[in-house]
Amino acid sequence: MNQQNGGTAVEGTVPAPRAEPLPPPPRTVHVGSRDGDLADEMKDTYWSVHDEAAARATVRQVLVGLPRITRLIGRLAWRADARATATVVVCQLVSAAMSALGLVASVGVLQKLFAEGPTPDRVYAAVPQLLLVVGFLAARALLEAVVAVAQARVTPKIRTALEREFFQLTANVRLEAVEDPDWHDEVYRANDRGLFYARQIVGQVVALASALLGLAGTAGVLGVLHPALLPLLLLSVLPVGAAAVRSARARFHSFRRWNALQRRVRVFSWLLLDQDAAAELRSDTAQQALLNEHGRLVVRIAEEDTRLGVRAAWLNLAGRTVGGLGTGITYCALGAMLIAGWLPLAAGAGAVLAVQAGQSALTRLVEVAHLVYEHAMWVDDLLAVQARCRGLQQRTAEVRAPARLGTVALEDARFTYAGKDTPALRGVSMTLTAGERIAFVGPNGSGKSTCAKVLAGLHELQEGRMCWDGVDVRDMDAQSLQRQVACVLQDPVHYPFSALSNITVSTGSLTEADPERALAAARAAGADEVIAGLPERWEAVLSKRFRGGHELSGGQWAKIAVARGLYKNAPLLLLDEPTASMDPPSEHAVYEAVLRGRLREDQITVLISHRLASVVECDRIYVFTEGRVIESGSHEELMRLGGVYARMFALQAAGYRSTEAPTEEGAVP
Ligand SMILES: Nc1ncnc2c1ncn2[C@@H]1O[C@H](COP(=O)(O)OP(=O)(O)OP(=O)(O)O)[C@@H](O)[C@H]1O
Repeated sequence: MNQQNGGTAVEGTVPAPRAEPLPPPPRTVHVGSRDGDLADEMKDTYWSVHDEAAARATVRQVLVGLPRITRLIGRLAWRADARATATVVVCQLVSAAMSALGLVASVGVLQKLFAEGPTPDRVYAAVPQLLLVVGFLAARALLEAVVAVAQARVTPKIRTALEREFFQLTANVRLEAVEDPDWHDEVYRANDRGLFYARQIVGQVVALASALLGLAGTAGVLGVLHPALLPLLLLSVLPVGAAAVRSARARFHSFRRWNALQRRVRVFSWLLLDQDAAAELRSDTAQQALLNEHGRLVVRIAEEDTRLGVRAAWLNLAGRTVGGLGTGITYCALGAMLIAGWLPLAAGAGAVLAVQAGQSALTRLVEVAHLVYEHAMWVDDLLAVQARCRGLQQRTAEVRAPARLGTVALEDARFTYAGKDTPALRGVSMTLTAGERIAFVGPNGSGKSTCAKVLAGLHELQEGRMCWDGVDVRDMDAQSLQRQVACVLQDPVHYPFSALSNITVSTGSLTEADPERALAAARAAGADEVIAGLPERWEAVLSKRFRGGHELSGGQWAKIAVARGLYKNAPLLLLDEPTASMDPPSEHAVYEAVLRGRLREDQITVLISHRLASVVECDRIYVFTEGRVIESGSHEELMRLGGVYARMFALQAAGYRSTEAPTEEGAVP
């Protein structure tokens, strides 16, 4: 196909829409919950994917999972701060030993108090043991404080390390991964939940270890007092443990329902408070509808709160009853041992203390174990997402893209978006040369933007190839390629930064600027007038979300985006309908700037536009239809060809002519 000289055409017509006709909608729709359980309704959403597994986990599953989780968190903690982690482990072990020794010393106190002789003598005799008890307790308190300090050091570091790694990885995955809704869901979930629980789980694992060590210490003391007391401890703690498991599980279920309601209510609260939604909410007079739904939900939450409170009270009572029963049985057995003379009275009293300590350690253990088990799923999730992102990173290579570009060539380029059956590009070939001004035109969905994204190195071709100065870009470092392309898209990002940072961000900096280039780019794009109108000029923050910030109109943002693209000063400039929201004089000025008054003469400029009047001056125009280039050439050549372009141009021109006001002489000027 001759692309450089005469206009060329490929058979093809503008495609008709192929989708099945849409049936009419139902008369009523559900805004929020249906009549069923809200938690059921929301269980497939990202934040609740692990709820079901956590709620169903058996005690055995939880117990079996704990060592792995502890190792995992231990590894993360060690990587984040080895010294603080070692301090936590050592101090916890010593603190547990202090607890056990304190218990032994308490038994010693009791032995002295229960010995023969006058009471004052017995009390005096107990003083050294009492001092020991106080010493052990003080040491334990000190060690616990050291654990808390070390924990406070290591926890934020884990979170920081995980968070930095997470964003480093996600920000550099290939574009097709970002467009995959599954990937997006996973990443969102990992960001929202995984990072949050990663911070919490450290404290929970520490609490779990402390409860476990406390239980072990108690068992040790009882074993020393009399081996027969060990099964007695089991007898007393098992019912308590079972009650704690039940109550933890029930609370978990109840909390799940409550949480589902809270999340839905938050959706409505955000909408009611959101600045961006405020105008539309009022013009749609939708406030009352939203308030009704919000009100209905807060009433449901209040009911759920009451239900949760009442249920917690009953469960507490049931737990205490079962626990009390276990304690009663234990004390009866203890009494029998005392009567049988197996145990001195003081040891019996010490055993009571130890059993009580053991019960409370076990209750804590059960409660924390369930939380650790659930939260570990989110941390696992986060780590799995990170591992997945590692496999989706953009290509890195030794070969860098050239800063001065001679030609960009597409050869039989074919590209299909993931999950789509129809290709977006079906064999596009073109060669763009330094200094050329190129236009892509064609109907919606014909592949213009996709082709531009391929040229920008954002999508990798599945078939065919793209060469920069004869080098296949698949051998080039992806980021180095993107550094040599400036893209201005139709809906540019509204960076909530200063006006200057909004322009310099295209060179990868928010803080460093080339003042002359920034001014030239702003002038060329017409953004200079926008910035001059802001009280703080270049330093004005472009977001109402910040105090003193400013909001711009769509057209003003478009000018800033064009300035951003020009400031990058890249050898390839891609403009995808950059002026769609600009007023006619601004649009004209931008086209003048990018097509005539260029900041860089060797720049290849690719312009995508539906307004054909704006592409007339381009050196070459490519007409896209259904992922193919069906015509190419200059405006004159394509008009002479009398194909799709000529028909589209005539159609637009006729639209303008029919609405033109006649001059005084009655002629169209
Ligand atoms: N991110 C995407 N994921 C999946 N399909 C996409 C994506 N972007 C575009 N498509 C599809 O690819 C085809 C080409 O779209 P493209 O955006 O390149 O067309 P276009 O010519 O730029 O359209 P428009 O003039 O409306 O901007 C269309 O069928 C579109 O639905």
